Amino acid sequence: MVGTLASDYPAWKKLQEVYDNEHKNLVLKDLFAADPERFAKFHREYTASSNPANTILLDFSKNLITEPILATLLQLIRESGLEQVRDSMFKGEHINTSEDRAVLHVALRSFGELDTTEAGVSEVLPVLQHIREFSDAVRSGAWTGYTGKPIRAIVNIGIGGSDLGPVMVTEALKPYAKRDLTPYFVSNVDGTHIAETVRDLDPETTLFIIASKTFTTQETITNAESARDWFLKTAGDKKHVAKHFVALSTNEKAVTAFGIAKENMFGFWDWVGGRYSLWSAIGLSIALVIGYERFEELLKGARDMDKHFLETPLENNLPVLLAAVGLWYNDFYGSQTLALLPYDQYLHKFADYFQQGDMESNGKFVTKAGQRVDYQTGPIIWGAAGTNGQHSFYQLVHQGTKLIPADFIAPTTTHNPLRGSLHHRILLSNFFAQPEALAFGKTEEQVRKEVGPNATEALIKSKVFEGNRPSNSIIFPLLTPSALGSLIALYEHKIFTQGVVWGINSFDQMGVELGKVLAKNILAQLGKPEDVVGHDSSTTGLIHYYQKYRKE
Ligand SMILES: O=P(O)(O)OC[C@H]1O[C@H](O)[C@@H](O)[C@@H](O)[C@@H]1O
Repeated sequence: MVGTLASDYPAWKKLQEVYDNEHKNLVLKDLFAADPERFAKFHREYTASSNPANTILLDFSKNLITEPILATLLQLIRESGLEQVRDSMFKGEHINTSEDRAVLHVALRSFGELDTTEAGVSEVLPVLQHIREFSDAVRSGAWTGYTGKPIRAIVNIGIGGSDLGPVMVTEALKPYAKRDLTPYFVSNVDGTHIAETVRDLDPETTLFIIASKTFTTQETITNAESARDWFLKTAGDKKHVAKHFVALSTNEKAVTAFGIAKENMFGFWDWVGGRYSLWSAIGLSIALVIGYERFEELLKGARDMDKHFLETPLENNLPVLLAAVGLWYNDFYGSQTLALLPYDQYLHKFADYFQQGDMESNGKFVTKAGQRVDYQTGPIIWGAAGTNGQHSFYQLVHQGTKLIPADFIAPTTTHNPLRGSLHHRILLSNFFAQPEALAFGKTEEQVRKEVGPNATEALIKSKVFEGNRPSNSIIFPLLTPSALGSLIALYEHKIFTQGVVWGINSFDQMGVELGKVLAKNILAQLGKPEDVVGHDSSTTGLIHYYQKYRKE
């Protein structure tokens, strides 16, 4: 409820008590030994309502919870008013209070079924139709560049929410990609990014997609101007820009001022947050790469998870369950991070994507009512595709001093069944083994047996795995567009649920503003040392060093 700190809810106080009194006794090995039904009790299977082939199994039995603890976590979520706020979101009420906006990314994938009067929602289907026509034309070769050649490269220029979603999804759905249409993504304002990207591209067959909700983002506009310069160096005449530049934006005025024709603009609305925008026109590069029909399957997979989130009792609601166990570690065990560990190379950008998705949404210390929270909010999100992480940072996850909850994610079937799926069996044996090793570890007694009588005490100690390290396992049949849509929406709603409990606004991003303002001021002072005024000695010293050694 707005105006209530999470720590004031009765269930929060109860959880604190339970943690203080019981957490030392919450030992996974014992919990499993005591209850042969533990997996049965702590897993749920989701089936997408419009696609029975799209199922997801969430196994949360390897968490430091009991049935009463789970019930109390769900009670906390209930007391926070999750169900009411969720319903308000789906109705289009302005739950983004600081910006007085609706939060309706769910409308982008509802195919006209959402009951809301919010302006713009009725334009969702026409924009999808525009995406369909344009992507069909480019893919079929009907849309050509200024010399009549078909498009072979698309370069999405955008940053943050206008980059990370399309990057993650085009990587994840590569098996469905049109192989003679290659996507590139330019985000960083570092000139290296655009320079290295266009170096080997042919202006006659390259399409630039300028993706920016506001169309004022410094990085994106600077990169877009440089791309236009590069293109015009070959094309010459400005009229050719129309065939090679399209825009995805809410800001028509700025788009046309840039020189992009109105009919080549794909619109969206202020109720689409950047980090929730891959379902909107921002997904154009996805539709170009995998085709419009597949893009629609992605949206429908998300729509099915929306329905699940909306209609399923909290006890069986996947996003809510993920949120519940996450709250337990974040707010009572004091864990700082959550590792996202997909055992699927196609999902190698998944953690990067949800770094913005989660950290920009829930990295807030003030509630919607303006109070300073007295508890931890959003976790630090990080991770890498398995098995690479195992040979890098898992040492610390297994034997370090920090509690690192982790989500293991994998498909049962691979798109690349090399050598009779040998690779995939090896991959999945690791997907099964790592959570097992984390949970159950290896005792000193086991180590002693293995190393024999001559081993030193120090060696024995170094080989012990304490275990009791929690994780979720998420497994589904195949990484299809529909499965990916459901998986992304699962995490979106988990983030939403946690934000509601913490009482924060998950849909603004005030924290990105200050740095932008300071950089603008500094940019104007970079010319001469005497212009560098108004800073602390450290910032001044750094800028002076730059001015001394730079070469233009
Ligand atoms: O699409 P735009 O307007 O260029 O914004 C790009 C990004 O800018 C900022 O970092 C934030 O507001 C992000 O949420 C956003 O995704």
